[in-house]
Amino acid sequence: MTSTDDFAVRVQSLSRSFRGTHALIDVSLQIPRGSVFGLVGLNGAGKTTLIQHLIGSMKALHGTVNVLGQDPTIRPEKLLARIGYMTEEDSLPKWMRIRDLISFCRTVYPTWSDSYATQLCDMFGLSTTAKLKSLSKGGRARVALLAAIAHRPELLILDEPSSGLDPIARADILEAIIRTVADEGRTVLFSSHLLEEIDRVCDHIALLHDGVLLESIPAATLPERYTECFYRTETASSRPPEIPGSFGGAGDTSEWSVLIDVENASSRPTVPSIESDGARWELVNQQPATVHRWFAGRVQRKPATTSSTSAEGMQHV
Ligand SMILES: Nc1ncnc2c1ncn2[C@@H]1O[C@H](COP(=O)(O)OP(=O)(O)OP(=O)(O)O)[C@@H](O)[C@H]1O
Repeated sequence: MTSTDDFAVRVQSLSRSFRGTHALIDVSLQIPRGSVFGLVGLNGAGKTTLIQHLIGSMKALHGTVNVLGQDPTIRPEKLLARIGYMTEEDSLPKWMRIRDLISFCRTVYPTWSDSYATQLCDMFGLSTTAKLKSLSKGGRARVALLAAIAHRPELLILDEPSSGLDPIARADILEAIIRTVADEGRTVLFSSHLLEEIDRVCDHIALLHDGVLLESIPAATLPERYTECFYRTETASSRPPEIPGSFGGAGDTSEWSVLIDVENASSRPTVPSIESDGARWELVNQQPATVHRWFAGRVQRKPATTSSTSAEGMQHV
């Protein structure tokens, strides 16, 4: 196997602007084959723009994009036959019945499997005679998922697939699908606001922020790499203690936590007590960073105190 074969997706120095808005800035990333790759970022981070380049809807004007060994904009039909794609947009033709859509997909995808489609209909509780317009949003999302995977794509791209699905569908169906695809050695790119889902199913996480790829990291190494350190001071402070290499300060007055990259030896919290801004700070606790805390720290957002677990309202744990 050549090194090119090790990656389903290679993006090199990709930039994209829309009339002055920098949607992607010099993004380079590689998605290993067989991985479940999570793409996270706040609204407007550039996730969809990146995905549009991968499926050939947008041509790379600056930088290069290679998907399953080819430029997605050259012979796109060849590539699209090998990809499954599902977006949050409810774009299925509503006048069709499910069986019509299945017939259509059969003509488009040489590897379409009727038996797998039937199996998925049973699993999703879908009747093939049902008209798409008669289904709920969640029902149509299930049909979209079926249409994206029944040809057993080499690369499954899910752009915010959860928005139309209820919690049971999200937890059971989506997770089962993603794991099945990955277990078959296929690759999944999963873009979501729901960090909890990303954390549960992805083995690699990439964070886009304001068009910049801030980090791309194997999920298992994240808690080993980042430690959340909690500091306390007797003197009220409007900011966290200044520790070289730390980031993502969260807290108020006398208690703050910061994230430390433990791979950066100079920032390792070896001392239980430090002096900063004329105040003495005691290290009162430290723990591996959660995905939520890492995300909040990276995008410099103060973690919310609500129970929401989306990227817009992260829990401080
Ligand atoms: N066709 C377009 N014309 C103008 N601006 C665009 C266009 N497409 C995207 N943008 C802008 O580019 C930036 C990135 O948008 P994009 O949709 O890629 O982000 P996203 O991470 O997918 O956001 P969300 O999570 O809200 O879907 C945003 O500022 C958006 O307004």
